[in-house]
Amino acid sequence: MNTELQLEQTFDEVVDAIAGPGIGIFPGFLEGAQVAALRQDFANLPPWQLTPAGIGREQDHHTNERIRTDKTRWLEGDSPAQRGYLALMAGLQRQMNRQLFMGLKDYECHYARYDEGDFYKKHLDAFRGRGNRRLTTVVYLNEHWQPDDGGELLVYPEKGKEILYRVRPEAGTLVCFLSEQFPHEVLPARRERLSIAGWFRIDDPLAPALQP
Ligand SMILES: O=C(O)CCC(=O)C(=O)O
Ligand SMILES: [Fe+2]
Repeated sequence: MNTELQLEQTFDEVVDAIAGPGIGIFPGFLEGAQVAALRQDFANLPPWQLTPAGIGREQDHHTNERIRTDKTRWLEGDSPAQRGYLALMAGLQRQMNRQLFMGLKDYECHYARYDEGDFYKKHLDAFRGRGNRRLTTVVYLNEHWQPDDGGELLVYPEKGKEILYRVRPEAGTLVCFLSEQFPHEVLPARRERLSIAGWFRIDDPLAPALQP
């Protein structure tokens, strides 16, 4: 178990990354036992509860297989594993708000399964002044991801085509970034790829992203 002190230190590292470059990658953010519990929870879901993911203006969910082909299921806290994860992210939200005054009001997240060949083309999770997603989180649930397995998350700068980060979706890794600032894409994987993607939201889309 992570002690509270360890958790606070980990959250501090995330806070520093967001206050600095606006993005951070944290291998081992989730412990092995947590990953295993979430994987089991995901596997327990009846297949009909997984739906082709929506894209577009948050609520305006229509599927578009040219952009993304993963299948998702929102976490609603209906198992101990989900409640544990949501509690962890609530802790991160508190620390963000305390230290960076980000005004994060709530958190929504979904399991995502990318079957072999599935992808998510380059996109932004939020657009300035529109919608209320402010901070993106993705954690991965895949043990022993090999370089040949593909499925990397590529992250780009706000303007420009060079790749800032190439992230292997290895179990326990957290990626966290300002939703409006980093275009990103998921390359096709050669094996099943499981994750939890989530967004901290604010009330006012016009508020500045960081208020030092
Ligand atoms: O799974 C990932 O690495 C990123 C997923 C993503 O970009 C999204 O769901 O918006
Ligand atoms: Fe995204």
